Amino acid sequence: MVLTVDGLRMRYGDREVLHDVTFDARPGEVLALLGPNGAGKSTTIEILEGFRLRSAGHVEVLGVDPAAGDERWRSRIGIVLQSWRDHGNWRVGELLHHLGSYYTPYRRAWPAGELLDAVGLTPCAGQKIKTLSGGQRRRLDVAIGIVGRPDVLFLDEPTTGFDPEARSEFHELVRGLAAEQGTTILLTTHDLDEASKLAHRILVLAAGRIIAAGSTAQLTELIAGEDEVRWSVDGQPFRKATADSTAFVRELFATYGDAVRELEVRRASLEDTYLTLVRDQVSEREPA
Ligand SMILES: Nc1ncnc2c1ncn2[C@@H]1O[C@H](COP(=O)(O)OP(=O)(O)OP(=O)(O)O)[C@@H](O)[C@H]1O
Repeated sequence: MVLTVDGLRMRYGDREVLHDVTFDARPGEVLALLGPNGAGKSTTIEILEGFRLRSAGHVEVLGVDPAAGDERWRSRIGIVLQSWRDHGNWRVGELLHHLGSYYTPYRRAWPAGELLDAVGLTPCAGQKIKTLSGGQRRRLDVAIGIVGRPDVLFLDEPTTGFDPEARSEFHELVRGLAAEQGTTILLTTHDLDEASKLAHRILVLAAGRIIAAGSTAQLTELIAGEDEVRWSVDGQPFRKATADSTAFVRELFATYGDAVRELEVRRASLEDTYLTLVRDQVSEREPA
């Protein structure tokens, strides 16, 4: 396993924000840690990056406890933080070339030109960082994260501020890293759509607990909600939530025949059921 997390707990003061978080990741797997604000996503990823000391539990990244990782271990890990600052006067291509040189003792870094191409920043190579747009800046963040050709890449909310086109290009880049370079990727997101497009496996984190995990198809099956059927009879509207809309509609026609009008069946989307699941979990844990 590339990542092993078993019984992870985190406490800030007397507040426990992670309760018994357990998961693992295989080489080349893309995992999405999906959850609402405050669920504990950043805390989890920061513990795995070695930036935060956990309160309890067992954690290994590439077979090493992140709290004790040395330089060689760190050279195998790529990190894209939620926000990153560096000198605005540095030029994009030069910065990547320079950062790549830090990896020389350990591994062959990505040549700046190829890397710029991979993240779609070739036209900006000679530009100063302060002149980049928000989306270009985020692509540079990703380039900085992967310059050392990491075996594991951590991405904390990587597509915040991206327009739809940049987002879709970024998704292609991430999929390519996993498929072609065998990079294991753990990303955090609020966005179910992003998680289902990108990840082989989604871990739903709410109020510090993993409340569901699986591929998009498995999650859909696991947390499939009820369909909504709407219709009217003699101008009066009706609405019914049902797990078996086909049987319900058959019954409806058997009873009312042609008097059934304005029939509409809406399947519960994964988004609907995800939101219900998270809402239930959060309200259960909150003091009244
Ligand atoms: N340094 C800290 N000291 C105290 N509490 C903290 C600290 N960092 C985070 N928390 C609390 O821990 C909980 C989890 O925060 P975390 O940032 O991990 O959530 P998140 O899922 O990444 O949220 P977001 O999507 O908003 O980034 C929150 O309730 C937050 O207020």
